[in-house]
Amino acid sequence: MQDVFQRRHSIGLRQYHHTPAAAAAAAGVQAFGLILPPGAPNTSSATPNTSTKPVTDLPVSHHRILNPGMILLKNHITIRDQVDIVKICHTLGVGPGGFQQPGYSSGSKLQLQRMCFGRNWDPETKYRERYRNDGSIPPPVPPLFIPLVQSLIQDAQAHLTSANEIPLMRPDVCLVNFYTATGRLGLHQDRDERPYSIRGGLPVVSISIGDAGEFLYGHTRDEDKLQKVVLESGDVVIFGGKSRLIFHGVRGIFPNTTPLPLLEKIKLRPGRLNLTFRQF
Ligand SMILES: O=C(O)CCC(=O)C(=O)O
Ligand SMILES: [Fe+2]
Repeated sequence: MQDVFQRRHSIGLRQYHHTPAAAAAAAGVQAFGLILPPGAPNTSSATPNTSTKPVTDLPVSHHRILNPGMILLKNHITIRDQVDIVKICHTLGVGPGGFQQPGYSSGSKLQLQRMCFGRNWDPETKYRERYRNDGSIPPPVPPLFIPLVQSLIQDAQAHLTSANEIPLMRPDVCLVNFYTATGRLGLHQDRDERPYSIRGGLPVVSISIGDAGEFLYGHTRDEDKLQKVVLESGDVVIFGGKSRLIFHGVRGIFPNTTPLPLLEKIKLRPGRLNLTFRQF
């Protein structure tokens, strides 16, 4: 694995102290921690509901242009930074405004756990409601993530003919998703940010950690015409410019594909963590 990112800066954890899970419990929400207590099983027996085999043995970083304005930075986040990201998301995830399973008033639920940074996003009220249903306000985007995301955009720009294809942005909103072995996310566009962000093609920056997932994307709702790519731990996908409104979704998770070097450092719950940063 290349250490490009880590050399530039490492995320660090100094200001993240543990928030007791009791805070979430007191608010009536079952705390969902990413880091399992010692002794808890961290493998899953689920069968994947995906069609592509994960590629788990690509040792070096590389990039792939997926579409105009859309790039995959493969194996780009070092294990050390992945560990730090998990720790920060765990700490915030068990506190007020932490992980919850989002749902509709009809009672149907998204097949994932989610927490928001910067602004609450709800499947029905989008970004309009300030408060989450536990009465909390989402924590801001952790300041340490801002230079990380900006350096990822700059890394992407270095592979493009023109930096305008994926403009720089300052993330002030992030959706943090966790998919267990049966998790998925239907095809959608990320289109609820302000017109300035959408029309300006300010990119969505997506970081994946843990189990691999099958990611579908394309400029069509027609599932048969979509392209797919397996996203593994440390992969970054950035879509902005002409791809800002690309349809995308997660068809399924490949259980037990979290890289061993990550599991040796942290007891990550079985599943896939994904963070999508945006500028509202
Ligand atoms: O999990 C992913 O890779 C995508 C997440 C996503 O598209 C979203 O939260 O809007
Ligand atoms: Fe999305």
